[in-house]
Amino acid sequence: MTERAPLGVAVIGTGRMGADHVRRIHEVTSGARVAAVVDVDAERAKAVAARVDGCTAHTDPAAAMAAAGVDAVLIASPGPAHEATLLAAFEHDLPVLCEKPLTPDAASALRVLEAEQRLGHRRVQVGFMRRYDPEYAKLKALLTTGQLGRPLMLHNRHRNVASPPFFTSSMLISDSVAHEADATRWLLDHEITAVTVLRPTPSASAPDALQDPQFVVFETDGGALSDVEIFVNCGFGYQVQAEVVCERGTARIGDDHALVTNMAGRWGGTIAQDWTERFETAYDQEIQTWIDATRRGEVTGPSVWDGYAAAAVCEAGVRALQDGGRVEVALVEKPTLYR
Ligand SMILES: NC(=O)C1=CN([C@@H]2O[C@H](COP(=O)(O)OP(=O)(O)OC[C@H]3O[C@@H](n4cnc5c(N)ncnc54)[C@H](O)[C@@H]3O)[C@@H](O)[C@H]2O)C=CC1
Ligand SMILES: O=C1[C@@H](O)[C@H](O)[C@@H](O)[C@H](O)[C@H]1O
Repeated sequence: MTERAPLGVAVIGTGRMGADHVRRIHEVTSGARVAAVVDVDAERAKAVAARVDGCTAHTDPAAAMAAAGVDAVLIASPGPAHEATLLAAFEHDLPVLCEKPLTPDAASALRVLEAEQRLGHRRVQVGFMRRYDPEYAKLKALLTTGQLGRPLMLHNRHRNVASPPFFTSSMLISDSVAHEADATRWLLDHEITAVTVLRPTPSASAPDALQDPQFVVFETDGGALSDVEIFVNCGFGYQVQAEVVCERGTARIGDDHALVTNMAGRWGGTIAQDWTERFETAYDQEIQTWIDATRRGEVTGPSVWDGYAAAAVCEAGVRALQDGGRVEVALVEKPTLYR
């Protein structure tokens, strides 16, 4: 690839997120083109490829990685398929943006961590897009100044309108709270050391047998507590809010997305209905940053270590949900590559 040539990206998985990232790379961001798409559903891959001139459609990720014009990989298949695709990308030594979760459990995430270390250089950015959201970025910048003093507590709310039919009680943690596992580690610059999950009586709107909502408490190695209300059938909207309580003040995000109207004797606002709407700017920023860094030959953003740590926290959370009580998070020593 010459310095000016656009980055040729193979998008693996052309479902909801993958198709949206194809659109984003094709229409919104600059410096890259979608060279290939892959889906186990051949018709879906073909339909998405047809939206981009010169884009080829495949059913096998390895074939796409070997195709002419492919310089990098964006993984948007379901979490359990990520490990095999990441390891194939390492074999081709290709840069990767991997949607969250890195993998669904700590053991598979550790295998990816070990494989990247064998390569000897970072290749992967994990899709924890909240780090690119303007509100989260402002909160992080404020905390970094130290003006508010030491963070003591972080309160998070994560609400989805409705869960898909395949959603299980464990997925509230492994699929949804995975974002707060990363946001807590990143905002506070602490590792999470233990997880407790409390279970209110499920909402009447939750599908049968789904423990929804849940109240998750993280303890950190910096002595802070971070709690997460996860409620995936709240019915009214998509809401992600966070408030950090520090020694000398507090800071809150997630309230200013409303369009507030005064009309016909009433006032009120609108609430986003899903993540593609609430985090649109974050996804745009995430992908543009990845393209720019990759073209410079760099890897920035959430690392495989971050993906592994979040997977270990979620695994402890799922155990805490199933067995009750407090479950400690066991992490391997942080390798030099990620320090
Ligand atoms: N950052 C965020 O806010 C969000 C991230 N995600 C993540 O994005 C990823 C994809 O999620 P969705 O698009 O919602 O799922 P989806 O089910 O809509 O799409 C997944 C696609 O991958 C295909 N697929 C399955 N196995 C494959 C394989 N081995 N190789 C290639 N294609 C394969 C499926 O046929 C399907 O078309 C997941 O990791 C999910 O956790 C999802 C929603 C929001
Ligand atoms: O990543 C996401 C989904 O996979 C997850 O299921 C939702 O709960 C999150 O809000 C969304 O950002």
